[in-house]
Amino acid sequence: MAKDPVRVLVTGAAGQIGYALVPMIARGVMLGPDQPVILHMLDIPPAAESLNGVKMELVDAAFPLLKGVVATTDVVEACTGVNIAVMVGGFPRKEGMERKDVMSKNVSIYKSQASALEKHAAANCKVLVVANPANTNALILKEYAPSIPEKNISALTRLDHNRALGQISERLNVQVSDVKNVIIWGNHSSTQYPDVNHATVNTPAGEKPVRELVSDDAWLNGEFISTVQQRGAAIIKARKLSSALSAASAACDHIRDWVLGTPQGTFVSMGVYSDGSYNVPAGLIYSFPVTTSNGEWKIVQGLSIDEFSRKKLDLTAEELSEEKTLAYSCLS
Ligand SMILES: NC(=O)c1ccc[n+]([C@@H]2O[C@H](COP(=O)([O-])OP(=O)(O)OC[C@H]3O[C@@H](n4cnc5c(N)ncnc54)[C@H](O)[C@@H]3O)[C@@H](O)[C@H]2O)c1
Ligand SMILES: O=C(O)C[C@H](O)C(=O)O
Repeated sequence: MAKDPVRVLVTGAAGQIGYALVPMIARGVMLGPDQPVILHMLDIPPAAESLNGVKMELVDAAFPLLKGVVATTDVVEACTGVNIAVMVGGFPRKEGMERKDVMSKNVSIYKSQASALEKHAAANCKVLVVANPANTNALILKEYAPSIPEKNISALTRLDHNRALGQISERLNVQVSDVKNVIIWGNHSSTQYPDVNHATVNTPAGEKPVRELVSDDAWLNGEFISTVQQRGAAIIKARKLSSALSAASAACDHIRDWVLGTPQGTFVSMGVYSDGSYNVPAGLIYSFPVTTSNGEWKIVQGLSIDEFSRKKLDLTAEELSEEKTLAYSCLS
């Protein structure tokens, strides 16, 4: 029997991530090749015509899984009945800007959209915040939508996770699909900590630790970390636009794993509400290693944290606490 369609909201759908993301969703990349979808696309009035153009292209693409399109500038209409909300709407960083610079523009959007989601989304709607500052926007959304369970609100750090996998695969000249269990700790910003201490590579001789195979701690503790931390800025410098296809693909990976589960023995990185695990202050949206099953994520517990890592976990937590304070000052 055919499945009932799932309603997926994409805010900022007329933007560049939106343009890459909606066809992925309509093709089943996010929820699977047998899952029909109804797309809800929201943008602001100046982008209404362009949003309508995206809707026309979705019709023209004749996606078999796409059972309907709602394209609107009305936030209530956009949020009504949605099962999954991918929050991309906002202003991107331009060359030379730090993520903090986009804070004041974006947090107020998340405050107002929180209420619309809380009132009008389907029960148990899963929310992914992509727009920067992603962790702090997600926190504001959580705090202004108190009836949405905190387990249903997340921020995208899967792009950073995938970037880390990509760097290791290039360095070792192995398939990216053979590398797993890198971790992104903390903020989706240049203080994030890409950690390979628990990462492995599937080799013909079995699973081997990344650290052993790379055998160059100076690179792993230096250039590797800064390359992943600065990758967003490097893309902006090269394209004069921020990452879009990789961000859209990561958003699909994030939701797919959340809904359909992570493979046995594999963990992924998600920005989720801290419960104090690994001595990360509770009450921040912080990226942790997680496993997922039955539509729920769980922070991987018991991983060893050496002194080098500890400092990095704390540094990015400090930045998130500062961002939280700054966000509240922008809102008041
Ligand atoms: N977390 C991540 O890994 C990651 C990766 C890449 C980009 N980003 C962030 O994602 C966001 C979107 O990036 P983009 O390149 O698509 O930007 P973009 O400017 O191309 O698109 C953003 C869209 O949001 C719309 N928008 C603005 N305010 C809105 C509102 N109140 N409601 C609905 N829509 C609204 C704009 O009209 C625009 O169409 C940026 O904040 C960017 O920094 C995050
Ligand atoms: O870095 C940015 O501002 C864009 C995005 O967050 C990214 O990581 O590519």
